[in-house]
Amino acid sequence: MITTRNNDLLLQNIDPSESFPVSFEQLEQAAQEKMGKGAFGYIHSGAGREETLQKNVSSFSKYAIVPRFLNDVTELDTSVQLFGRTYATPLFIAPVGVQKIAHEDGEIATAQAAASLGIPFIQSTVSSYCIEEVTEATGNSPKWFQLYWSSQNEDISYSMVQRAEAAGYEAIVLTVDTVMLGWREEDVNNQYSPLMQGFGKANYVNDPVFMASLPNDDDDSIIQGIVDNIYHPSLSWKQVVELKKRTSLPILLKGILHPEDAKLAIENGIDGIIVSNHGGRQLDGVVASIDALRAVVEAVDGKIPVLFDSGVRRGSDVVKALALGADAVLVGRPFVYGLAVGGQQGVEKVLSNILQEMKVTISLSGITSVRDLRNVTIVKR
Ligand SMILES: Cc1cc2nc3c(=O)[nH]c(=O)nc-3n(C[C@H](O)[C@H](O)[C@H](O)COP(=O)(O)O)c2cc1C
Ligand SMILES: O=C(O)C(=O)c1ccccc1
Repeated sequence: MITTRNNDLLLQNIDPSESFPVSFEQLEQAAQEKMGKGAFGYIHSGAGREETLQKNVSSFSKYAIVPRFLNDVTELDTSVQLFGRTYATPLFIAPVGVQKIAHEDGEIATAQAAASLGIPFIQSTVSSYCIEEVTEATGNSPKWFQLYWSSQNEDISYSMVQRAEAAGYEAIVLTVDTVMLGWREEDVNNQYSPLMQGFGKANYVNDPVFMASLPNDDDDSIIQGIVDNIYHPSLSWKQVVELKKRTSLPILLKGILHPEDAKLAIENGIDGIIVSNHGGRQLDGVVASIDALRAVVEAVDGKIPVLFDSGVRRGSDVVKALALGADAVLVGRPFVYGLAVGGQQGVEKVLSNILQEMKVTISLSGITSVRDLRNVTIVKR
């Protein structure tokens, strides 16, 4: 149990010297002003007609909290238990690759900000700094590793997982919805690919198995090697089962939307799932992530943890997802914009605002722990 005594979090934030954008819209605008067109377009846009991108956010408004009053809410326990560990908050940093396109300090700044707030950091395969650099910068703060399967040479996947395990990472997140990149028109318009520019190569150039697989080690061969491996349409349950055998870390599948896939994950010995549609960046026209959550939670029936992302913009979104049955929630674009606007401090500001609104929302709903959020009444219109 990690209990903090509540105080008036709003008044604590009324400070005449503060000028950091507080709403998501202001934050996005400030990030746009800081970034080049290609980089901003890459982060902000979605696939296809961007139906899913928009629905991810707007669908949260369909769910409403029905609060209870006259409970003593002086104290609040924000901790969650996952895979036998206690995490200080139910908020996680979503795996986001190529963070140098937002800020030179990239994942180092984000991971340090997360560590300072006790928020677990999930590092992407295509990060701009490698596993070992992030570890050196953040010591033993909680970290998970997100794996993009390497199709041409599966030993690259096992090697990266082994490096994460050696560095003390606590879980592996296998992303299953990105066997190829989604159809993203803004990137075509801007002729922009951070992968082709080498922003996502750190984990690859520091991997002995990957480097040994190349014909030679010039930059073009490296980029070509990454592009060839990251395209992995053949990924199936067979590789998932094999991966499970190769590591002692818990494995989560990220990108599950269908209750039947959730059941298959359990049958195949998977330790957790993340309900996500990749922030509307992959398949367009799919169900909003928050609308998929309840059915998946019901199918899983408490057997493994269910995490959630896509469309979370503020603390009350976190609370709604937790009340609908998620065990923890990943924040994506908001922290990336914080990084673009203010580096490590910017990420800290964004995360701290989300955490504070989350706390206020839980307490004003009438309960005293994240665990009890399940009992909060949610109505859908
Ligand atoms: C710029 C960018 C890069 C991303 N890179 C990855 C990645 O490398 N691996 C991954 O599993 N998900 C990646 N995602 C998806 C996020 O983990 C998360 O699912 C998504 O951002 C949630 O949507 P939201 O940010 O709109 O809330 C990326 C998202 C963005 C915006
Ligand atoms: O853009 C993404 O959503 C993503 O997952 C990714 C994939 C390859 C390189 C960088 C990011």
